[in-house]
Amino acid sequence: MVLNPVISKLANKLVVLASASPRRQDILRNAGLKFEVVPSWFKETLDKSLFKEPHEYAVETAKQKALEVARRMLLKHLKTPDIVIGADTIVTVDSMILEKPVDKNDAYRMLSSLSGKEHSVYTGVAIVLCHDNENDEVDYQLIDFYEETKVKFADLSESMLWEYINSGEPMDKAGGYGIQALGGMLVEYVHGDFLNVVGFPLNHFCKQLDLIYNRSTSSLDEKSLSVSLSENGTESNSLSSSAKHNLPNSSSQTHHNQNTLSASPLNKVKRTGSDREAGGSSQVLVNSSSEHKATCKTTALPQMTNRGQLTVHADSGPKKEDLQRMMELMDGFKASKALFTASKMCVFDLLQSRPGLEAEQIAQEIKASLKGTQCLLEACVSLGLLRSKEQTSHKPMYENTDLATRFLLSDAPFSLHGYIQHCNSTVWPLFSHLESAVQEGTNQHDKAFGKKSKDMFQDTVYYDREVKLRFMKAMHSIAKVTGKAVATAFDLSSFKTVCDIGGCTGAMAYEFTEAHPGLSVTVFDLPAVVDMSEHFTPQHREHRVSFVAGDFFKDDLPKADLYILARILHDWPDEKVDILLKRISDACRPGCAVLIAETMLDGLRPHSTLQSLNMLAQAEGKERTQRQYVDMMSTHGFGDTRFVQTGNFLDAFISIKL
Ligand SMILES: Cc1cn([C@@H]2O[C@H](COP(=O)(O)OP(=O)(O)OP(=O)(O)O)[C@@H](O)[C@H]2O)c(=O)[nH]c1=O
Repeated sequence: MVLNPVISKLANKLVVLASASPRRQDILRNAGLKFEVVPSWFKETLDKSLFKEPHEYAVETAKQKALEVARRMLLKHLKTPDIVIGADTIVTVDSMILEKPVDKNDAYRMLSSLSGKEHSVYTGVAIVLCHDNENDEVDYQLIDFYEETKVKFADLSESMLWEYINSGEPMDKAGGYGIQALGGMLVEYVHGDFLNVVGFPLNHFCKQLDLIYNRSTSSLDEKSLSVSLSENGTESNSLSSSAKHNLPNSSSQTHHNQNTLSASPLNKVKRTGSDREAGGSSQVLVNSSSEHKATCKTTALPQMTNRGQLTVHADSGPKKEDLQRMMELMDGFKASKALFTASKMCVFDLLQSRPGLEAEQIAQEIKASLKGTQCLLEACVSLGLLRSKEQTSHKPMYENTDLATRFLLSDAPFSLHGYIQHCNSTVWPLFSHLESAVQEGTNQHDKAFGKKSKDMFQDTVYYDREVKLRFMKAMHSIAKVTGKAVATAFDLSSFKTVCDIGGCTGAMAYEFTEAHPGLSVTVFDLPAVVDMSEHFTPQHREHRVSFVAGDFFKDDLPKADLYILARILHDWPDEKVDILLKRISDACRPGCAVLIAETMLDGLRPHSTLQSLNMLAQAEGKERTQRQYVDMMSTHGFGDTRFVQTGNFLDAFISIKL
């Protein structure tokens, strides 16, 4: 049922929500809107001091989120959405802008600053309308607005604050609270639109749609202003101004803006560097038609033809940024192999214990040629893994960068050493047969290692102690790096017993028990794995983790309230995923849940798409989209699904047995 007739205007359009926020998705889905979710990669790092008012910051961030997705869809997906919606929610108190807390202490800082006070919640919304123009290009119109809601918190005691923080709820929410859930208990009153606090001002949005689609169609048909994003003519991007609508008088809490990123001829755009990054940033001096002027980052939208081709001017040669991007892509495998080699030869461990060694000394220690070592060290410096310092002797000495110290030492808490060794010894040979993998649609263990993979893990990994240990170390390192983000993605306070299916060394399980004092976790994995799990038991941790050996396709699953499937489903084809989910569903009572941690294919981020190729070459599965997981889960009686893009390697997704 569609209550609001404007929502139905979008029924046959490709509507894209540029947001990973599950609350925004719920609000719009509940309103009857059909849309695709393409989370924005825009990093929320605009300089707040450049904005006179906090809502200007929220609106600008919303615009950048939406524009980044519009641009990416044209470039990568080669499809033109009709409308892209971006939003950004902030909380303001005592002239501070509060976004999502980075950790528990940050959440404490935020919540204690809100205690006993009234604060404002602003959600900035940007609507990007995409139109094909008569020159076979895409024009954009940008409409933005914001909504303010005032919220007053009760006085919060220390114990209440910490209990709330430890529930995990604050972590992905602006201001560190969720008014729609436990956070509602902290609230004395709300003045204004409640959904605006939750993350999306639905009422104001519908009013805007009404203006766009019902009242001002003629003004939208006005010829759009286009602006060249480069003054030297090397690139002509089309960014049209939005048409002028006659909007009703705003209430004190409801505000709209048009053309804040107007394409007025006064816009000055200077390209600065490559547009390869998510933001594809160009410096834009925004000459706004509304209250503020600000220098901010925006995305240069490419001019596309309807066939998805970039328009290239006849007289312009290849652009420097494009060539650089191509070079980076072609060199990608060399960079990976340089990293794998330096890691395998223990260069980073060596330089950690003896920083400042010269190439000759390093060559001796790693038992390698001087020439080869010099080349490898220089490559590592250029890749940001090592730093070199000139000495008076002109012989450089080397030390680890912070990146190497954090991730490349074999004993660092977030060491990726184990995973890198697996990439080097297993993934690399498999990828050298990628062409066959693509042609045949199957893994390449046979060609790469002479191993038939009838019983996949047994035949390709667990047949040999050394290979098994390497694989377990790889899984262990990834689980340690991703575990906390997955464990704290959702409020798990209603669960007591967890079963981590295929939980390998227990690294993820330990993160769950650490983050949730009330949980105990059973790791369920093959006997060959459980046999060796004690090698990975962490010291100095309270252990509420136990191990049960079994095959999750055959044996009884341990009873639990919550089942974790972290990097499991991507190993298997749909038929096998179906068997496993049916077995889990049979073991679940209503109210039990499944937490899936995978990299979701939505937004076609390179990490996810390449990981999908990896699954093709290495296993029997693939990565999947949120929608595919939602559909699979609902087939097995699960619903009320929430999704969190953790910003880590894995996204998380929880579904409740109905
Ligand atoms: C105050 C409040 C906020 N939120 C959530 O806080 C996030 C804000 O962050 P954002 O940067 O605007 O969005 P995001 O989650 O990072 O998603 P994206 O749009 O992809 O940037 C959004 O989720 C909102 O629902 C609640 O769920 N309840 C509340 O009471």
